[in-house]
Amino acid sequence: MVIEKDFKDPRILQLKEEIKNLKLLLCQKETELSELLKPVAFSCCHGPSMKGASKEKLSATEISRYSRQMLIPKIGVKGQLKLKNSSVLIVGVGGLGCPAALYLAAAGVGCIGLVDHDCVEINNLHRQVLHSDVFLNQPKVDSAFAALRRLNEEVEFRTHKTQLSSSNATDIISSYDVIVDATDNAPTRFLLNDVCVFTKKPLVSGAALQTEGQLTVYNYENGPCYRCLFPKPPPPNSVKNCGDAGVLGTVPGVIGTLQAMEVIKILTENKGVLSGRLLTYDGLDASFRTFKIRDKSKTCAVCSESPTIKELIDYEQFCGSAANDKNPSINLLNPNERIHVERLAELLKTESENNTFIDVRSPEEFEMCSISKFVNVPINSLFFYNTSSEPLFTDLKLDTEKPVYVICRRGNDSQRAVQILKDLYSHLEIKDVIGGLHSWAKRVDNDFPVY
Ligand SMILES: Nc1ncnc2c1ncn2[C@@H]1O[C@H](COP(=O)(O)OP(=O)(O)OP(=O)(O)O)[C@@H](O)[C@H]1O
Ligand SMILES: [Zn+2]
Repeated sequence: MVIEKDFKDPRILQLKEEIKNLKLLLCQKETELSELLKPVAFSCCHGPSMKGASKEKLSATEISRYSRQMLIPKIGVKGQLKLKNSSVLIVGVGGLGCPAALYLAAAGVGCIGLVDHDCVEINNLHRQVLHSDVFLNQPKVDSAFAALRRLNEEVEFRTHKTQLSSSNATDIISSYDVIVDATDNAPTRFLLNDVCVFTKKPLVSGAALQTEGQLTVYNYENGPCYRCLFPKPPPPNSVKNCGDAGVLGTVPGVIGTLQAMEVIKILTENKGVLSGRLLTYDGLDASFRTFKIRDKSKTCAVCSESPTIKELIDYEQFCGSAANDKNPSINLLNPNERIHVERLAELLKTESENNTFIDVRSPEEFEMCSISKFVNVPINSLFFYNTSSEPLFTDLKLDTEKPVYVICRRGNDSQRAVQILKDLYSHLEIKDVIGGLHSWAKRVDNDFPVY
């Protein structure tokens, strides 16, 4: 017989808290120790990152440590020394940045900078492999630093706990040799591109979503930059992110690791850098493809001979979207077309039979968690009905006289759905639930899963 443990037992909770604090203290002590062990001041990056170690030679320990990769003729002692004397900036310590940083630190890159403004969330842990439970709600750069330092104390790590923006990007980026774009939004991609063009740095760019990923290197040895390929930003909110579309952890694992590979090839001056080519990876199909992409554009706004953009601009304005807004909320409805979650709770308790409750999330999300009495009508199917003018409720056998309440994950799609439904069913009272299931979990049912 399996005896269920009571995970809310105060002794268990207290011990868990104590262990978490001890682990954090251990990290703090390890940081202090590594600072004391390496007392020589250094100024990142460009070479002097070895805290007093020789730049020209490898120590016996370094030879042992990196021997397996130094045995490769295209790396050798020369290549290892190049890595040791190099610096790499990883922008975004998420799904791509974690594996990229891990392999670059393991490979012995002399100085690694990490930029991220965000903190570790539980839904990061399935793919952001440097972070762990103990660092939940702690800055990602601190969590990554602790994990990387344990892996390789010889590397100098620099943490930039900030959002990269037009005002700080040039300062941060100019002291590194190669830049890794491991971010997830259009404004930051354009910013990184432009700053790399202006400061003449290669930009190793990756992306991963669901079960597919892609990779290329911009601004390398006269190759194209991001703007040569994408002169205009994508329509606002058209770029799907992992939080909405999902991602299998192994996919950014593959792409981030390939980003590290490109960095190593650039730093060791090896051939075959993925410039002017795009590599795509389809995880389900187990296929890699490499395509030639366009050459540097003669009319590129930043990298051509007569650029029209010569300094950093406001990239959020340019793209019409924010670089760090995880829950951008829209406001499409009048207050009388909306209810709060507390009112929804009352309706569900006392008048559930007299109302219709619709959840417009995808079937996958609905299966993960839902409020009882809600039926699933994914918003995509509403778009379909909207254009096909088929009656919506036939399959659902809903009583179309009853008021309808619409919910989604965060309260945006529910508003869009209300607008569509009102076009189709103008006689019905149709309202959305403000803040969606996130608000429900916060204000009504704290045990409801948040994702
Ligand atoms: N301008 C920026 N400056 C610093 N860090 C950035 C910037 N833009 C994005 N990032 C970081 O890049 C990382 C991208 O990671 P990832 O794509 O795995 O998604 P996430 O934001 O961590 O999670 P999810 O999309 O699932 O909510 C994030 O940690 C994010 O904070
Ligand atoms: Zn260009």
